[in-house]
Amino acid sequence: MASISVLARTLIFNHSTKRFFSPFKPLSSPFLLQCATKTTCALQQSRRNVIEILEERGLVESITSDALRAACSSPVKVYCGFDPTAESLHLGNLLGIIVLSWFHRCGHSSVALIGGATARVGDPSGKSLERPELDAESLEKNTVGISNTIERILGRGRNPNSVGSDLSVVILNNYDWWKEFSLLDFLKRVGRFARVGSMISKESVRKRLESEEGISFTEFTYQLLQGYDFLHLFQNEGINVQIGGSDQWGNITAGTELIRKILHVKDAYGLTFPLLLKSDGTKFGKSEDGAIWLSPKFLSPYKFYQYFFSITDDDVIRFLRVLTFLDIEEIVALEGEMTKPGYVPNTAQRRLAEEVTRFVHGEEGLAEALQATEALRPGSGTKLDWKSIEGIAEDVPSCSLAYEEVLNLSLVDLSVSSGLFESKSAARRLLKQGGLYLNNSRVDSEGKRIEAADIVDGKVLLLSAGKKNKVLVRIA
Ligand SMILES: Nc1ncnc2c1ncn2[C@@H]1O[C@H](COP(=O)(O)OP(=O)(O)OP(=O)(O)O)[C@@H](O)[C@H]1O
Repeated sequence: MASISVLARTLIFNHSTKRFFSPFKPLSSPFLLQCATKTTCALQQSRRNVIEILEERGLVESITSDALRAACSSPVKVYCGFDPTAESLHLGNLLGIIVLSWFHRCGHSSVALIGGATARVGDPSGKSLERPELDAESLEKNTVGISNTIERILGRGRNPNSVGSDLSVVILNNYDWWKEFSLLDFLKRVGRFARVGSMISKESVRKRLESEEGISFTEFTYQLLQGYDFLHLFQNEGINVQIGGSDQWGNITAGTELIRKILHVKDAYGLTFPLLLKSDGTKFGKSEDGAIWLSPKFLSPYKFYQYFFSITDDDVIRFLRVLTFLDIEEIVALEGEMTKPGYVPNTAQRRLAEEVTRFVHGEEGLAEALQATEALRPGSGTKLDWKSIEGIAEDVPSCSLAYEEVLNLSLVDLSVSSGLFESKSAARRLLKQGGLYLNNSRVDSEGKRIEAADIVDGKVLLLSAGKKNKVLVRIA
């Protein structure tokens, strides 16, 4: 068990020093100089009130008090929590990371909290059933995975030679303060101040109480754990703002209520942002099929890029506002372009895909995605390699054939036995029209037979009928 907290501490001290715990320092000038050259000028942004920016982009659902606006005219410390219930974060979680980043860009300090303790309890918010218990090994693996992702995304662009003040994020783990908290201490220090009436009225609890299954005492207490986290962070780290998706409202206000009752102060604030929904109204999450994972281990940068590239025209502007840091004027201009004659289809989608992929996977990830996109474009003539083909392997139908079966087989026969065409005549027809590709190169000769050199890295061939239909032939 101890290893989780050790790991979180290691992450903190790897890129911060004890100076992190000293009072907030404004961003150092190297940061401002570095960012002044970027599209979204950090210097300009840092002068604006972060709440105003978030509202303009549709990233504010509710705030606990209007006084938060005035509070944000001086540096604040903000945190967002993530329970390690999967090895990777997903697109829905990216909103929390983006809001943390906006705070940082505006001169505030950001903290990502890994819920090593809360994941053992299970947040009932938005869940119709009790969450399954996670074993220690999975929790540890998930903690490492999520911490790495946050560190990779928010740690990028930081000046590697400086310590403390220009960190874009610090990662903490709530298991550090919960692991030694006894039940008696909890009842005395927290439970005594929590009103059951208020706890029951939270939407997450009310909904579950109305359900057939009800809610366990364990999940019922979740809001107090998250509430106490806020109090602990307020007292010990000077964190005065908590953010989360709108499903976190009850847990966040549990924190501000506890702080008010126990510490008798009102200057702790909460902010929620709207949940990112698909066009069918369902939430992006890890529980849904086909989650958009942020870790390249679960979704390649190529597929991540392609997801945004394929967003519908109806959704693209909304996504540009919430998922990118592009100037709002640029987004409005793009929206205007979309309705004009001469607009090149997918221009807005390309911009969205580039910006989000760069933020999540860095310049190298974006370069990898663009390279694979180009390489896998039929007719590009780019020499294919195994890595690019791997990037699309899951999205493309495939079949396995023995090397001896494939070698010397006519391309027309192979396109039928691989399932690309139903008949040889259909294959021949497209070939004559110039629409049949082997490894992205157009094939003109009906007599073309497969040679050893056509088998990419001795493992695979890619057949394409036109731009969209592809089949992977794997060598068994
Ligand atoms: N679709 C979404 N849009 C915006 N925020 C989201 C979305 N999904 C999750 N979040 C936010 O991410 C943070 C972490 O949430 P959490 O760990 O519960 O993720 P989750 O995917 O919703 O979990 P689960 O799928 O198990 O319900 C919370 O602040 C939550 O509100």
